[in-house]
Amino acid sequence: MHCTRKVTEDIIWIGGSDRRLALFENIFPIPRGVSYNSYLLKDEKTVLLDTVDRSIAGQFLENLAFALDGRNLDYMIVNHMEPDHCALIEEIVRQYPEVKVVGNAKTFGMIQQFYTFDIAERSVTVKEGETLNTGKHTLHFVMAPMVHWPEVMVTYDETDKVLFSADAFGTFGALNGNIFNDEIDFDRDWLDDARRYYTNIVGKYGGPVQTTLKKAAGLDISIICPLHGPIWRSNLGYILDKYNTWSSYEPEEKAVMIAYASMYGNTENLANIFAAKLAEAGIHNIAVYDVSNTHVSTLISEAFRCSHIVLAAPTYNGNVYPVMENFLNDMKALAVQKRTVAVLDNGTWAATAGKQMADKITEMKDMKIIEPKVSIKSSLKNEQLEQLDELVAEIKKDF
Ligand SMILES: Cc1cc2nc3c(=O)[nH]c(=O)nc-3n(C[C@H](O)[C@H](O)[C@H](O)COP(=O)(O)O)c2cc1C
Repeated sequence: MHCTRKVTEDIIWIGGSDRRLALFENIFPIPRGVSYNSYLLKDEKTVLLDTVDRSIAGQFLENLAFALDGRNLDYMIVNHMEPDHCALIEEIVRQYPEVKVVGNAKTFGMIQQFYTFDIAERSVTVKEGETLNTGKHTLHFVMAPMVHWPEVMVTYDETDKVLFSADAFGTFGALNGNIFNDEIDFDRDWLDDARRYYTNIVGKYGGPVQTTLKKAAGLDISIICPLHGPIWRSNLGYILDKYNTWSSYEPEEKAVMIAYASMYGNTENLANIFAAKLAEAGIHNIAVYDVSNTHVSTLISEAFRCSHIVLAAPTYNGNVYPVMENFLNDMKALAVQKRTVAVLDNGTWAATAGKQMADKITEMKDMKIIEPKVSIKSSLKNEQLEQLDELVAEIKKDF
């Protein structure tokens, strides 16, 4: 049975949600599931905007047939060639053999890599700024390379002022009947997932996202239709502002993230005492994480949110404790920058983790390491409390 919703008089949401998948991209836990959005524009011509993941193929094909209501499918626009959106394009060509496929030169290269059907006879290649008229609607194509993949483009419907934004403005989380931002409490229920999605999936590509935001600023947009998560039809400034902050790597909040690693509890104790001292100094936006028990995608998301990051880790066979090292490598890979960082370490015979963590941080852009670097020997002793107070005072200056 179909399950669709109207977005505008002529645009229908024909996507669906997967609540069974444990790991998105086989990496990221998605306890709230994920939606794969797809849209059908019904004008003099009919236009499908992206397909969905194979996992919801049955629902999607039924939705499409219902939405078409006996009409043929004239065009399929491929904004993004990642398989969670393009998995069904070959099936669409099989079921609607007259369909023309709209994409850019890179799209068609990827279609040939992923599939074997003959694309040449049905391809419509578009470039930046080109348009497709479908009757009442004019669709305007805007290239958005590296807003995840190199072939990504977004499609703007000049008539309904709708931006089909590909992965941009997407989020983890299944849609629960309510598919519009004004039907949910996004800030309360979705923001953490949206941030975790953006920072881990697109976080590395802040520059291309900024370029696309500048292009989008030149369009009169009333509705944003992303490929994952809720559709934005009010308060667009909220999500545009979040994207601007994240893609420029500015901290979203004045907050302290304490990420600690610990085997036997001594570094954990150091981190807890440090958090309590921050609180006593009047700093209340503090989040403490055990890196061994927190998925690295959440740590990354928090690193993008918080202005200050405190790293505390033991030395492990002459290196940084491996789970902390993994977090630091991910921070670098995802271009975390512009943060104030404090480093605490622990070692029983030769503590090297502090220096190694500081060296890694120095490899990242615009990171400020504050002093003193506190190094404990096995466990925290009274004599070192003063050093912690100095570090707290340094952080307090920024609050
Ligand atoms: C497998 C292993 C390797 C370690 N390697 C080092 C090391 O290279 N240098 C050092 O000073 N301490 C080393 N330690 C000691 C720990 O860093 C130290 O005991 C620390 O206090 C543990 O902190 P925790 O109580 O938070 O787990 C090692 C400990 C373990 C279990």
